[in-house]
Amino acid sequence: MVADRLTGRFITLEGGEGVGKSTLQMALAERLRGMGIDVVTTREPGGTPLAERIRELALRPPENDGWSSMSEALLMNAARSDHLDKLIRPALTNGKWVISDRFSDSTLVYQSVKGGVAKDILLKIEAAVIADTRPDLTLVLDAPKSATDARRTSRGAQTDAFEARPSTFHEAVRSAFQTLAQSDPARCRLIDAGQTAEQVAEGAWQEIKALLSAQRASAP
Ligand SMILES: Nc1ncnc2c1ncn2[C@@H]1O[C@H](COP(=O)(O)OP(=O)(O)OP(=O)(O)O)[C@@H](O)[C@H]1O
Ligand SMILES: Cc1cn([C@H]2C[C@H](O)[C@@H](COP(=O)(O)O)O2)c(=O)[nH]c1=O
Repeated sequence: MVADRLTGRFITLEGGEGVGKSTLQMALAERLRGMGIDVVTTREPGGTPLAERIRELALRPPENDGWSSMSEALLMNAARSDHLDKLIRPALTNGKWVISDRFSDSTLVYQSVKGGVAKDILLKIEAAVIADTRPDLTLVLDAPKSATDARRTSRGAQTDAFEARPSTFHEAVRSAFQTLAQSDPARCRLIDAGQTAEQVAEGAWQEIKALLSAQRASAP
């Protein structure tokens, strides 16, 4: 990130469905706001009116039809480009912290698993779309399928086209997120999301505190 242009901090939350991203997002925003930090919470796909329209298109195709992985990758990136231009970059430029429930790692994982789009193609599209607006910290939430199945059932969420995919798909997604977190230790932290929501928030908070300390240490 270019410090003199983008002064806020950009945190992304990643992981499979029902792992606890939105719950953690709310907890972290509350703690940061308690410290007087201006926080914007958002999500992908979505976050702007146009990107939310793309979310509906991508997640809820007609019952007898569906998108290819390449179409999904392009839809997600079109939504992301609008999200970056209209919400994320302006917020960071104004010194706000942005916490996004999913970002580009979700495309790398979901649109490449199970014979999807080749990683090198996804990385080229990613580079063109996000340029230097890369997350300062990515918390990758990881929990066994038994835990996330139970949470999704208790939440009573409507099933979208992604949630409805077979369990082998969700297991491949979990494994791809684990690999991704391990491959970029400078940016990513794998968080044990099988713990209670309070324990998850506390573990994540320790990572944010490290980010805050680094920020103070580099301040003029
Ligand atoms: N650590 C936790 N332990 C138990 N239940 C949890 C925990 N974290 C979240 N939950 C519950 O699990 C459900 C799913 O959580 P949440 O909506 O935060 O997940 P998510 O990752 O944002 O899901 P999605 O990807 O589908 O949007 C909610 O009912 C939430 O209250
Ligand atoms: C950003 C992004 C998301 N997805 C998928 C992953 C999820 O199944 C849905 C989003 O639903 P959630 O309830 O907000 O988790 O979209 C994807 O396939 N690619 C992406 O880039």
